[in-house]
Amino acid sequence: MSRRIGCIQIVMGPAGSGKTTYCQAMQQHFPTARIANLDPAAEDDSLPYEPSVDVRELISVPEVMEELQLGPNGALLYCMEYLLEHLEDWLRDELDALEDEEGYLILDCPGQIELYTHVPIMRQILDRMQQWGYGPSMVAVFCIDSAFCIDASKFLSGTLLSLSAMVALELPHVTILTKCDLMDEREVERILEYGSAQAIWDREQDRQTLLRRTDWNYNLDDVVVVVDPEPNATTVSPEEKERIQLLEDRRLKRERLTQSISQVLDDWQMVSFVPLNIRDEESLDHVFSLVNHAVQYGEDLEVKEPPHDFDDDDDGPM
Ligand SMILES: Nc1nc2c(ncn2[C@@H]2O[C@H](COP(=O)(O)OP(=O)(O)OP(=O)(O)O)[C@@H](O)[C@H]2O)c(=O)[nH]1
Repeated sequence: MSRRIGCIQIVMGPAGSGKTTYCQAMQQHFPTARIANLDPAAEDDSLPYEPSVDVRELISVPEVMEELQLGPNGALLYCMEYLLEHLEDWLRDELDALEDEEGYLILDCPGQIELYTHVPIMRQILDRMQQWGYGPSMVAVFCIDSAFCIDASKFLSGTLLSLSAMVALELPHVTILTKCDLMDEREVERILEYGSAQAIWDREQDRQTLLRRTDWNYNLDDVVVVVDPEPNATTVSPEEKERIQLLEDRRLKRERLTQSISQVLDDWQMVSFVPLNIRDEESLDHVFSLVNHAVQYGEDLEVKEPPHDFDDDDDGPM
């Protein structure tokens, strides 16, 4: 089946995770690629690339904030809903103008995670693009800042973020560990060694970090034991005993929950991280090949060996 556009990367990820920088780096690596900016909040001078499609020509956050007296989040939601209302008479025309079955398009999307989860606006936009016939070319690229994964608890939450977008969008999905040029190579290797959530759980030190980090309300060390004033009769008041028991029950529940999440992530093998160092051509090429491979873009493109030794768990989009 012929494609309307050869490959469409949908670049997502939390605010500041490096989406825009990734889009620019991809375009530099593959100069015929065009970029569409779908972030109405992008500031005028903040885009390091020349967009071929720019949602800000339709509507932008600063103008909505000024005209409707909304805050930045409300204005962004308003803009995205406005975009939804104008998919047929704006986005469709813009994409049709780029139509080229060999062509390459990168969508730079907003970072607010709620647009992918409980206000599923991105899902609606992408569904419509599928109806227009772009489905076979679409691959989700989820960017996570490598500094966001440097310890076990962050690794787990980064994995869950990527997973929630994957489940919400139901597209071929590649998770990129961005800003690896800012990390010591050993640190990147350590993140990739985590590879499996269960492996983290199995390592005593990481398990302790996880449990401590999820201990959001209280700390067992803070529990005060009441000492009976009567000599030689150290007791805990019934209220304190009840409280300590409650804390212990919660701790055990939390421990079981964290372990179950780790187990599910591993059993399903849904998320694996691909490191990207934008200053390294080989690294860019590796990511480019993997993303293309997810939608079989370029028949003669082969997935290349990654430039470093940390390839055990990053060898395929899910
Ligand atoms: N050294 C380095 N800096 C990066 C990299 N990626 C992003 N940055 C920096 O991180 C900051 C945020 O990057 P952006 O590309 O704007 O991130 P974003 O996800 O598009 O941000 P939002 O549009 O606000 O959601 C900028 O200061 C970038 O210069 C990278 O790979 N290496």
